[in-house]
Amino acid sequence: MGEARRPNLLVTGTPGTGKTSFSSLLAEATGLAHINVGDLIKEKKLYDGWDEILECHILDEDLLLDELEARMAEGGKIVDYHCCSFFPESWFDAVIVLQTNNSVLYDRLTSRGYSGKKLENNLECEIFQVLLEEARESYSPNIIRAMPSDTIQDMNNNVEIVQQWLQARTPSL
Ligand SMILES: Nc1ncnc2c1ncn2[C@@H]1O[C@H](COP(=O)(O)OP(=O)(O)OP(=O)(O)O)[C@@H](O)[C@H]1O
Repeated sequence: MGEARRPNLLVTGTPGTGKTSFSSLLAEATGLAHINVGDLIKEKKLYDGWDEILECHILDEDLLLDELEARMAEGGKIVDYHCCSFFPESWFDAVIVLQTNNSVLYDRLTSRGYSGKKLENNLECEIFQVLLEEARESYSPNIIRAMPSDTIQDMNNNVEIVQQWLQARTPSL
């Protein structure tokens, strides 16, 4: 076998669905590298201003893509981010959309201190399956997989499912 690039995965979903928890567990289980895009944006200050209504920095997408490009070309990355439409389609071999029941998500977000418009926006984002829609508009349907993320058991199952998929795809892993 040649030196095939290890697969790149995108893990997306509404804030609070468990992307970071799942991605770090998956990274541990597989040896793939977890890239927490939110942290990378902060660390490298890839901003283009502050959004007063959503109470968050405005991302400079071009700076982020430049920052990620070489790493994605290496392969073997788990990219964890709550947005998925602006990444090049060719970067990813699989797109995982985590989904959480609304009352579970409500509890997670309020215990994180979210309230008002920010809480409302995130809950609506989940109810209307915005990230799943966004993924479907941006990637081929056969690489997209929606996975439940209500419980720790769900998270462990999801890690196992993805690990099996990786092993079937790259038996040397
Ligand atoms: N499958 C799960 N079952 C139970 N609790 C979970 C699960 N996934 C995550 N959590 C908990 O929910 C909270 C949010 O998880 P996490 O930070 O991983 O979400 P996220 O989607 O990465 O959020 P953000 O987009 O804001 O970074 C954490 O307290 C985490 O411990």
